[in-house]
Amino acid sequence: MHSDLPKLVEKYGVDVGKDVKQIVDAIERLKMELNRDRQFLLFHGSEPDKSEWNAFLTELPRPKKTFFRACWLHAECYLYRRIFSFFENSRFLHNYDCFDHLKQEDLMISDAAMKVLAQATRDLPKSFENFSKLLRINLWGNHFEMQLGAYPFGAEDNLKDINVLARVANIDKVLLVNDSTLVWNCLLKPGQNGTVDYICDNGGFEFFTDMVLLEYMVDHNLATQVRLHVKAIPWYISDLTRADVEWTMDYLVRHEDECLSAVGKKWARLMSSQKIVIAPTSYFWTGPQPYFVMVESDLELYRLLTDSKLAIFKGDLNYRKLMGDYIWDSAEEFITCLRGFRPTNICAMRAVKCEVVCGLPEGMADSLLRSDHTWMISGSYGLIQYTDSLKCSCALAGEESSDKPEHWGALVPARSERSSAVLTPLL
Ligand SMILES: O=P(O)(O)OC[C@H]1O[C@](O)(CO)[C@@H](O)[C@@H]1O
Repeated sequence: MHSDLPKLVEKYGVDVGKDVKQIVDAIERLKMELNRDRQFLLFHGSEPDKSEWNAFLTELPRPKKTFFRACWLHAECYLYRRIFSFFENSRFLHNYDCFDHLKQEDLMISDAAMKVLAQATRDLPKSFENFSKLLRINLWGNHFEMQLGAYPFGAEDNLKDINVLARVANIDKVLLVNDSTLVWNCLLKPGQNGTVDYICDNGGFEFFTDMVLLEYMVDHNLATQVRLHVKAIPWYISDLTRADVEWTMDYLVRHEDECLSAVGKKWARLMSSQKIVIAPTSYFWTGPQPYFVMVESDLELYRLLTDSKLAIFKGDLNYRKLMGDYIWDSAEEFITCLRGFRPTNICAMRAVKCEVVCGLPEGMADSLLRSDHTWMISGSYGLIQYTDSLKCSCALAGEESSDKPEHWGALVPARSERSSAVLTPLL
């Protein structure tokens, strides 16, 4: 903020200096509260979601209301919520995202990887193989998150070949569960509504990989429309907001590289023609609650999701909230851990960064631990998990039916691949 001050003064006048001082002081106080394990405070300013947050904080049992005693998810969400409240309650800086330059730098240092991805994915034919590669590229985009997007590419790389993408995303790293075929079959199922909800995670390079996948889905009628769910406020440093989406489009459209600029223009068109839209803002995504309470907590959002054929939840934080942040038995079924949260068919894609996991073959977690004690936090292992909202396995590939639409021919045998061997990640 101090380094931004001259720019801020230019924009708002010298009085903005008072805002900056107050915010920096408030952050210092917050650090002190954290260091001394103080009780969480209620919100009293102009935060639009303050009544939900205050109700949540009030209901927390007293011993679970301080930074070190609360569960990690609550403490972390509360921390980011407090940080933004300092801006919201300032005179000039209520829209200021103090993390935006990090997200922007992450995209800018990923130019080489973006160029390769862009070139290799133009006019990619519709096939399960290509779709599955894009899913994995997208998944590993979650591993790299911030500041790691710079990949070296040699002149010998054929940038038009999708296999070069293995270099970008290291797609052969260990996928512990791969339900890609179930996701593909879900997208091919006929139905009146072909909308897909995409619950985004990080901005920067990860969002670029999201868009490559989503573009492929709308181009090939795997989705008639995609709704992006972004964060209402700056969140967990790198999470995507509406302003980040706009900045990314603008950056790409103006890019000096012809291919990237064409990609930016195409994505801007997909957005203006409503093929890809930003869903209405919901503060539920920046609340502390697990997703199984969504139906009580944000019925409107829940209803919106019921209207789509698939909701894809990206990243570790979304996964934790899907699981209620419980340490489940790692062999427990995905659908069980959702605890009744089934607005629609659900896919979770995530690099494993914390101890919350389910759906693994019996014994796998133990053998992973023996071979790599960091497996749950390194982000080097991934999951693509899927469940039908009704868990109905009816009418998938191989079944006889006289009235199958033509494109059902493209269905692939439904299976969930679970790694049987414990492999060492390639990183
Ligand atoms: O960007 P992602 O994949 O949601 O990761 C965020 C996660 O990473 C951590 O910061 C570290 O594991 C968690 O707090 C959080 O759940």
